[in-house]
Amino acid sequence: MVKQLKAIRDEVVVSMTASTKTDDPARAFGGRPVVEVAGVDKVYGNGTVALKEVDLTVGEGEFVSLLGPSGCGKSTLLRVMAGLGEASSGTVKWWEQDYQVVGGKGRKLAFVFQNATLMPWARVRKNVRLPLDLAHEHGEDAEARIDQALEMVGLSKFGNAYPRELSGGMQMRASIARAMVTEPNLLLMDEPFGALDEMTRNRLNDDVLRLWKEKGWTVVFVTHSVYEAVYLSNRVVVMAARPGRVVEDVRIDAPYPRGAEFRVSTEFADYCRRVSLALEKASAQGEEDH
Ligand SMILES: Nc1ncnc2c1ncn2[C@@H]1O[C@H](COP(=O)(O)OP(=O)(O)OP(=O)(O)O)[C@@H](O)[C@H]1O
Repeated sequence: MVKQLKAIRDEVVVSMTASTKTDDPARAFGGRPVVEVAGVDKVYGNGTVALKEVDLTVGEGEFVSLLGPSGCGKSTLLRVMAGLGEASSGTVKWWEQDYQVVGGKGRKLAFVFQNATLMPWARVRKNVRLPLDLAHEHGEDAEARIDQALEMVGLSKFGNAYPRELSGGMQMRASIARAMVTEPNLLLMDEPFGALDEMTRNRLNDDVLRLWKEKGWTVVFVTHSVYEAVYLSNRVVVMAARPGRVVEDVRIDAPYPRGAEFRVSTEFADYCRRVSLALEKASAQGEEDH
């Protein structure tokens, strides 16, 4: 229970706020850097080198996916970007500043885990309210934000339900609503739809893209799926394992909004092929280096 509460708390909100080279893909998308990882290594206590010299800049308004073989450090990198796990060396900046000095309006971050990590004993509305309770935000404004978040994820009618009464997809929606009430600018999602069936996953992909556009989020999204990464992202960052590192940064230049037509287009197939090849290469590199 303590572990579960910790996971919920970790996810809920890390409220805070966070190289400007011209050939940087983040720059090309137009926004200023929201999170900048430079020369980051991460060595766990047991000696596992989870990340080695990782450089990654995500610009404002980008949708970046992290893709790579199991164990290549995607979650570790995301947690470092969330300030949930410290880098062993290198630097991380949020909105061009340190973790400590960021926070407040225009500089908030929220994290969504693979499992919805809802409190099973609390109704959906109470779950969604949790970050506001933790921030001691009450009153009409808070209630309005909860209403809006529930509406945006299509759960207006389920505020009084318990998580066990919802499908897996609806539970993920509740988890996204909980991240939304904090009005984040940077949303970090760790394989949020990995456990869902394809139809539900596709639908949630569309929901996230819609919200990304409406809310002006910057998103970093971990996935194992080439298709999901290509469908959602303007950049797919491919990582290799042992040690975890970035090996390719593929720009997906297809215009938004993307929908069913994009999924069946040759353009989509071409990007998927390209990313699959990069992934194969990354997997082979991990094996060789081991
Ligand atoms: N708390 C920890 N202590 C020690 N080693 C860890 C810890 N967390 C992760 N690792 C190791 O660090 C490496 C990277 O793990 P991480 O979970 O970041 O990879 P991943 O790419 O997200 O994997 P997956 O795709 O399977 O979720 C792995 O070898 C993993 O076993």
